[in-house]
Amino acid sequence: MQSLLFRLSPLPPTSSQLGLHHPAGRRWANSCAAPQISLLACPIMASATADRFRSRRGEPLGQNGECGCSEPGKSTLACALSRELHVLGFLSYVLDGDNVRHGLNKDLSFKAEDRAENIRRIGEVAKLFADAGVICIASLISPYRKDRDACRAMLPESTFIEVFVDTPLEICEARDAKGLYKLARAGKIKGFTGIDDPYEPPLNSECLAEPLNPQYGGGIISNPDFSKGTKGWSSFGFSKVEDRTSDSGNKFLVAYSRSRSYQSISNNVHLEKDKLYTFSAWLQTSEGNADVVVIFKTGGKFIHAGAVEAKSGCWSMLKGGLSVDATGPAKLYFQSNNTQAEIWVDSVSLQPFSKEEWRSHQTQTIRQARMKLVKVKVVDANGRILPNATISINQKRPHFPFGCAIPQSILTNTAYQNYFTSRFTVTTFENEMKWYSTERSQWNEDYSTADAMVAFAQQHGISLRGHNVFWDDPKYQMSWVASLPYDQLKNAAGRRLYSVVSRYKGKIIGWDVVNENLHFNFFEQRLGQGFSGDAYWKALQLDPGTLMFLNEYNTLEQPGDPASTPDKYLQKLKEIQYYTKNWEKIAIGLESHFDQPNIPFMRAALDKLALAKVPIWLTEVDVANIENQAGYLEEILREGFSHPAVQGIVMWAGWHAEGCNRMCLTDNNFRNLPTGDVVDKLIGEWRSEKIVATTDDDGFFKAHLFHGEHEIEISHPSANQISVKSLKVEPALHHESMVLKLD
Ligand SMILES: Nc1ncnc2c1ncn2[C@@H]1O[C@H](COP(=O)(O)OS(=O)(=O)O)[C@@H](OP(=O)(O)O)[C@H]1O
Ligand SMILES: Nc1ncnc2c1ncn2[C@@H]1O[C@H](COP(=O)(O)OP(=O)(O)O)[C@@H](O)[C@H]1O
Repeated sequence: MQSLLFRLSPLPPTSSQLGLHHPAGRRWANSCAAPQISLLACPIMASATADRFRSRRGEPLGQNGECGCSEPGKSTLACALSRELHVLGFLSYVLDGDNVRHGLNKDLSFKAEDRAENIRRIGEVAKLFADAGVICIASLISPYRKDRDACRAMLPESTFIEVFVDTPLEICEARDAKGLYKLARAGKIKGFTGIDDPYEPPLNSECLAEPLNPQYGGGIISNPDFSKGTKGWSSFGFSKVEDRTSDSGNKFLVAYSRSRSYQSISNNVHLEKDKLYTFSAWLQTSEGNADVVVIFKTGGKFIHAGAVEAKSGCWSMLKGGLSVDATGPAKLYFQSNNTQAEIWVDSVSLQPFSKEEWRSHQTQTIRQARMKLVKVKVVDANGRILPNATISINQKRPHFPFGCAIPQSILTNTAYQNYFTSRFTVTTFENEMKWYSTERSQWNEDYSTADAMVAFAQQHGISLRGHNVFWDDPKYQMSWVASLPYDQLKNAAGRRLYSVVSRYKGKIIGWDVVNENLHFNFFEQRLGQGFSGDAYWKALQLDPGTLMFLNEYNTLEQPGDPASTPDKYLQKLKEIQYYTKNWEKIAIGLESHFDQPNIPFMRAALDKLALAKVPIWLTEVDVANIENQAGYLEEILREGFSHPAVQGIVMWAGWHAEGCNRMCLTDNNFRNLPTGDVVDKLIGEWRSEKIVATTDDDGFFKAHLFHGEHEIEISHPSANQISVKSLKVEPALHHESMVLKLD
């Protein structure tokens, strides 16, 4: 993917700034090569500091995207670009949302579904222009990512360039040439983008012409924005270091003439044992792309605190964090295996939080994301309010799916069954659905164990994650699979997918479709790059109601693993979304096999992944059998549960008489180990305690309840019976109010 960007200046951008030259130096001679350009404009509330343009080109599976609000300068830029293209001899045409809405789209409003239709029609028109060999510049707000992505999917691969005109809302509002912001602020226009209707920035919006200011003013980093040149910073690994200044006057630091991965810049900091540190920095390379990791060297340890794929031409944000076992000095530096590239650094921040501050943030988000204020009004059989009625609320079942994997041993061990079913509401089978379990030899399918386990789960009302349709790791392929030639492997894989997904249709809440396809590529290598996308598409055709998960390790566990950084994960997710043309049902599975967890990094990674706005699950949580295993498990589960984007947690602690995988919750008599105690403590914390109270003078009673199923008993001195009602508290609305009749 090429990434281009340029600052808005009084002069229109040239076509070379836009990267519109044909790669071979020729002009577009036929329709296939004509790129479609959508100009998007939007204020990034609060975060943007200057007018910026950002363009993206040649996304792996091609499509059209747009963004923005009114007034940032889309039309101005579109016209300038069109003029420039004409001068250079290209045919182009501007489709401006504002104009098209007077003709072709005059029947459309600004409701979400009409905006989607507006963008779809303009995308179709752009496609026709592409057929005619004309560059189409679509200047639209297109505020929703989904609509932009759908449009991108419509167009031939790599012919779509998305330009994000990132002008702060204050500036758009100050311009207000049409007076619409004023009307929107006065409530006379409803659903105005940026005021009372959202704008969803592009997912890779971190790549900016200029970096944002350091978060938290840099925290404990001195000279975090290099406004004082190299002061406080030094070279690491004998790298050459100098400060440079951008055209707009922004100072940054550069490590150049690098010959070793670790040669970069460094800063000395003092880290405290009981603190959690969030880290961020903006990075750029002089050429190409480079995976850059930030490392803290302290007490002989090298702690990886986060990674990002830095690009040339724009700044990318690295977001991570760390905590340390011992108080003491540390040296932070950056590392990249791409030694050809200079590493450019700006806006560095390291902000400490106490454990109490961290926990209080979790408590706050749990209250917002997992609980609801429920207001109950009690009336008598004639509808008259009943003050002083006694209400007792008892939570019967939690809404948040929390569970654990099981192996087939559960089928024959009653003590295990009792232990499991009294605690958990969701499960995954360790191996029993995997291809190597259901078809050990070709053509001999045997689902008897998996079927029995499905029946067990259903009998106890336990939801089931399907694990997995395919596993991309070559070492887990059966020898008969590995030895099949192309055609036969293709057929066998097709049969496998059909067989297992259709067999359990409607019984599975989510499938891990191509497990670990960020780290491995057995099927892609043998059957072609489109394998994963195709598998997800087919799985969705067979079971459209089920979430189809990517499932990957190290995204939360290992900040230094470049294969599965949050950015790489989002890129893969996007590929699958484009391929399947489905933006709701492709979900994020994070295996979460931890050693000592890095909780601040975990939060930073979840924040990043949450931008995709799809369900995120922690799918296989465990902690290595190390000192403080239970304590680490508690930290991980708390962080997962308190993150609003996480929609379910499954642990990987299936019980085996001969010993568990990496983590057990109980001994062989199903008595809790310290890990099991943590689990029970949290299950208790994550559900509402029994509440008994009386209604006030107006017959009202209010309570903050966890999402889930509750039973309410109501009684009143004037009646001698007790009414029992059920109440489902669900996440959708912020408040719930209901009237209960004592009858
Ligand atoms: N509710 C509301 N929200 C946003 N914009 C509004 C609204 N009502 C009218 N307008 C004017 O319509 C222009 C945007 O039209 P688009 O077709 O680009 O919008 S969208 O892509 O369908 O969201 C946009 O013009 P531009 O300023 O040229 O972008 C607005 O002036
Ligand atoms: N770079 C710029 N600096 C200052 N004003 C600008 C710039 N670009 C556009 N404008 C002005 O802002 C207003 C809105 O620009 P326009 O291109 O119509 O925005 P949009 O199409 O995104 O709503 C116009 O008055 C235009 O002259």
